[in-house]
Amino acid sequence: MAHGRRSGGERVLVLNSGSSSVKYQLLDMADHSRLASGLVERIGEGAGRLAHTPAGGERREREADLPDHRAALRAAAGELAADGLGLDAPELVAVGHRVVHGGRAFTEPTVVDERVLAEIERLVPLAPLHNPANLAGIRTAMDLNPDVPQVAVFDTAFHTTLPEHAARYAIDTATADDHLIRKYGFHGTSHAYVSRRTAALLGREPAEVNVIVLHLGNGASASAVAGGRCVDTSMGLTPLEGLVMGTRSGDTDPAVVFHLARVAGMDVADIDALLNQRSGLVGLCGDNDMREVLRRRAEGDAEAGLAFDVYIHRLRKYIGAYCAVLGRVDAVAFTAGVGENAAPVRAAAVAGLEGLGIEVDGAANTAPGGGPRLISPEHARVAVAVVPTDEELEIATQAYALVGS
Ligand SMILES: Nc1ncnc2c1ncn2[C@@H]1O[C@H](COP(=O)(O)OP(=O)(O)O)[C@@H](O)[C@H]1O
Ligand SMILES: CC(=O)OP(=O)(O)O
Ligand SMILES: [Mg+2]
Repeated sequence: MAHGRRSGGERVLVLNSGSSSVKYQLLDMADHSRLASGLVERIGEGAGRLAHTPAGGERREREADLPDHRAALRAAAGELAADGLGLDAPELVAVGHRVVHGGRAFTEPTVVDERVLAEIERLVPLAPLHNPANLAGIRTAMDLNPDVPQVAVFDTAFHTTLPEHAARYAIDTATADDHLIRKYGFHGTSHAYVSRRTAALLGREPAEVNVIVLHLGNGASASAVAGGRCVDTSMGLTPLEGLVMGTRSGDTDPAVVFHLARVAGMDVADIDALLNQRSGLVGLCGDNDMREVLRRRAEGDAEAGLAFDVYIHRLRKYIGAYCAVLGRVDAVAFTAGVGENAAPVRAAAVAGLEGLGIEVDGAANTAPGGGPRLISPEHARVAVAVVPTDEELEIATQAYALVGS
């Protein structure tokens, strides 16, 4: 039974495969409307869960046996088919995949073939949590419909414009070259989309404005975008560097690793798990969800208060650093789950930065609102904005530009 509207227009399915979840959206490219969206969670963890929402229809939730990504994607495809939106529909012109690590090989969205699959596979050691899931998503979608083009859209692509002095770590050149060690940066689809939307909010062309984008989700990263080109970003070789995140430490002294190995007897896998999964907000206070951190802090919980302070101090340092990198800043844009929703984080991050021309208006910052909006006072030199990200729309748009009619 088909729900909602049906158009004869061309559709793109977007898959964002994470380590234990798959998010998907089916978009009508004629008007960018959402035909269906869903989330498959707890893949490989016993009782999996699937939530599917067709446009104009009821959200459907169910438990499912999801031993791996293949099973997850098949379950999602089944839900789409039940709405008459299956992967075999002739309207489907592309499947767009978020691929986290594209190394230096991929600077543009790319139609997937065997060579591309092999290159994404080769980059697995640089994104061990993300790239294998992305590959599984691509392979399963190929099985489900071998005739529709699969387009990989890389998180790293927007950052390939980084100048060498920002991308290089100051380590032995031969070692760095042999092992592909440099700053790649991530969340590029979001940084690209949000920097463009911020320019539009200011009524200007992307080429005319310098923007600091703060993507604060579970993973978090900052970028400095000069005239539409990314010139610095906080994530590095992997998505571990930079800001304090839900479960990741962000910047630490690299000697922490040697120290833990020598003194605590931890091996590489232990330290990797510590810094990626048991650090950040969860490491500091036991909660990785900023909503919980804010609630506990408001009740006077000291651990949550310190976790918040560490998170904010790091964020404020990156804002200051990117002011220096850009020289002139036109806008600071907050985005993703925390950036779009947590007014206290936004207020604290820019508190004391009036000297840099950066401040928020208390009422504008806390006013409810969904779309892109300014939260700085009229007189401020730098526009501060909340600009909701839409990685799925950006991926669909890029995939469609490549293969749509
Ligand atoms: N109202 C809110 N206040 C504070 N934080 C929020 C709010 N809503 C969502 N978040 C935060 O956003 C995070 C998820 O952000 P999101 O961009 O969806 O992440 P991801 O795409 O990496 O899963 C959650 O961990 C939560 O901490
Ligand atoms: C690259 C990255 O950190 O992605 P996410 O925020 O989805 O974990
Ligand atoms: Mg995200």
